[in-house]
Amino acid sequence: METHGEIRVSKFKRVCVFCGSSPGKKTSYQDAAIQLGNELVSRNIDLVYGGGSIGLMGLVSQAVHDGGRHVIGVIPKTLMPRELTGETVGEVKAVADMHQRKAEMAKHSDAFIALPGGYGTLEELLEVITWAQLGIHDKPVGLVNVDGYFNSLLSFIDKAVEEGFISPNARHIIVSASTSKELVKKLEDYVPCHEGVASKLSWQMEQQLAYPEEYNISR
Ligand SMILES: C/C(=C\CNc1ncnc2c1ncn2[C@@H]1O[C@H](COP(=O)(O)O)[C@@H](O)[C@H]1O)CO
Repeated sequence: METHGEIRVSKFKRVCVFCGSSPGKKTSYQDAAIQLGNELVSRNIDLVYGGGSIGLMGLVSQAVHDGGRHVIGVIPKTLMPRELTGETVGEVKAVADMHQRKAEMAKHSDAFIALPGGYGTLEELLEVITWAQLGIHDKPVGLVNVDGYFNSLLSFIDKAVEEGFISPNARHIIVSASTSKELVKKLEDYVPCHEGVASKLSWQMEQQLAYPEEYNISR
C-alpha cells in the first residue's frame, strides 16, 4: 500500500466480503466484522457484499458505510423482501438469482475476503477459489480466521493436497490471517499462480451472454 500525503492508497478499489447472515455466538466474530469494515475504510476501499443488514453482513456493511466509503449490496430479487435481508445501506444491485449475484459480486471486486459464516459463505468462498484455480480471475482470495474458526476447513484443504486432490500450487490461492489488518496486507502482496485452464476472455463473454445488465437502485 502506498501513502500519498495523508491518504492511504490501496491497490484494491473494491473488496467483496462473504460472511454470515447470522452474527455467530461469540462477540469476537461480530468484532471482527466491524474491524474488517474499519480496515477497508482506513485503506479507502469500497465494499461489495451480499446486501442486507442481517448478521455479520450487516455489521461489516454498516462500518464501511459509516466510515464514508461506498457500499454495493447485490441482492437476488427473491431475497429482496426486508424480512429476509433487512435494510441495505448504500447502493443496491438487484439481480435475477444467486448465480448472477456471485458473478456480479466477483465482477465488481478486486479481491475477496471471507469472515466466519455458514453454507452461503463457504459456497461463495469455494467458488471464487475454484475460479482462481481455473484462471478465470487473478484476484486474491483470503479469509479472516477469527479465533481459529476456519482451522478445520484449512486442515481439510491440506488433507486434500496430501491425498492428491488439490495441487500444492492451488493450495496457495487461499490466504489466511487471524486479523483483517494482517490479511489485507497479505492480499496486497499476493502473486497469482494458477494453471490457467479457462481464459478470462471466454469467461467474460459467457457472463455477458448469460446475464444482461439488470436494474440498479441507489440509496
Ligand atoms: C436464509 C437466511 C438468510 C437469508 N438472507 C440472506 N440475505 C442476504 N445474503 C444472504 C442471505 N443468506 C445467504 N446469503 C449469502 O450467503 C452468505 C451468507 O450465508 P450464510 O449461510 O449465512 O453463511 C452471504 O455472503 C450472502 O452473500 C438465513 O441464513
